[in-house]
Amino acid sequence: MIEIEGITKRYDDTTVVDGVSMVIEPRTVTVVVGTSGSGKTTLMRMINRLVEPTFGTIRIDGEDNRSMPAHELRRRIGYAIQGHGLFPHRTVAQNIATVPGLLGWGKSRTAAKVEELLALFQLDPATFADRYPHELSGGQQQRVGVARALAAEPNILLMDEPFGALDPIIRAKAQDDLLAIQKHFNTTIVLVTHDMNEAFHLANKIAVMDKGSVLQYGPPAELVRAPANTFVETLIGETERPFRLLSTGTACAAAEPGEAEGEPIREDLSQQEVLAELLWSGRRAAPVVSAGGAPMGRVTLEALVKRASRLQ
Ligand SMILES: Nc1ncnc2c1ncn2[C@@H]1O[C@H](COP(=O)(O)OP(=O)(O)OP(=O)(O)O)[C@@H](O)[C@H]1O
Repeated sequence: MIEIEGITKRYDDTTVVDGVSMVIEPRTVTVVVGTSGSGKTTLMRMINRLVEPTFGTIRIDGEDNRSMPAHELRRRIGYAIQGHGLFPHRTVAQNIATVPGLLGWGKSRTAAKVEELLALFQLDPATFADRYPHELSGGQQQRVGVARALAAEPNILLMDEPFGALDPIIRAKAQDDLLAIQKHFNTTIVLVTHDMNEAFHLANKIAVMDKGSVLQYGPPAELVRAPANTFVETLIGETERPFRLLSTGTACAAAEPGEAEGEPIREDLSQQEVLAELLWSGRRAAPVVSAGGAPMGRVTLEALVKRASRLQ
């Protein structure tokens, strides 16, 4: 758990983060969104003390984050940034092994971890371990950047626009990989993004920042149904609201007993994807199946219309 209490950062007379308090639950994904210059990166960097606060306290699992030297704290917290920040003169394997090396892990433990992460990120170790960053595509570099941040098995992973530079297809894949990895390692993730679709796709909770303050912090559906003010409302987008609500639920949650014609849809699709599929295939309902193909009832257009409404 990360407890942020009355945290403020000033540069001379300018307050860039202003008395922010929030609690980030373990094993969740918290996404920080907001206008450019609103203090998102500064807030996040105070968690691993790349920036020292002017006032306030941050506790990690009950312990003040100033109770240990900053460099030790940073080895315990993964950090991945846009442009990935890989060391250009080190191979992929050496990049991933950076923090385990600093922590004095043995050779075989480190090598096993590097292999595991490369496999997890679908980078064949035989092909990629000995390559240098410039021999990889942008998407591959980005995956190595996240793998490196996860190498020492941190409980916490901070990510600053990690997918910003990726094309939409690789980006969607990277987001899904991240969710799978988060479940695999039970990591607590704090991620900064400008992309509201990304925020709704990834977040258990979203924090909206403006001018150094957190205006609202809550589950995505709550931000849509009960925005704290017009700023939050505008950021979510009036015409997007019903679709954003649907993007927070799965086909499984909208399924009801009964049958339907045509190609089945998987239970883990978002309700927004199901709506798109129903509209595109001209159906009023579709059968739902589990990942293993077992029937799980159906989802109807009518049920989705209800779920997309603020009256729900
Ligand atoms: N070292 C610094 N010295 C002075 N001002 C700074 C420093 N670092 C950041 N700032 C200012 O603090 C404000 C918040 O910056 P921050 O990078 O946290 O915003 P952000 O919300 O992450 O922005 P963006 O979305 O554009 O990345 C900005 O106005 C920035 O110019």
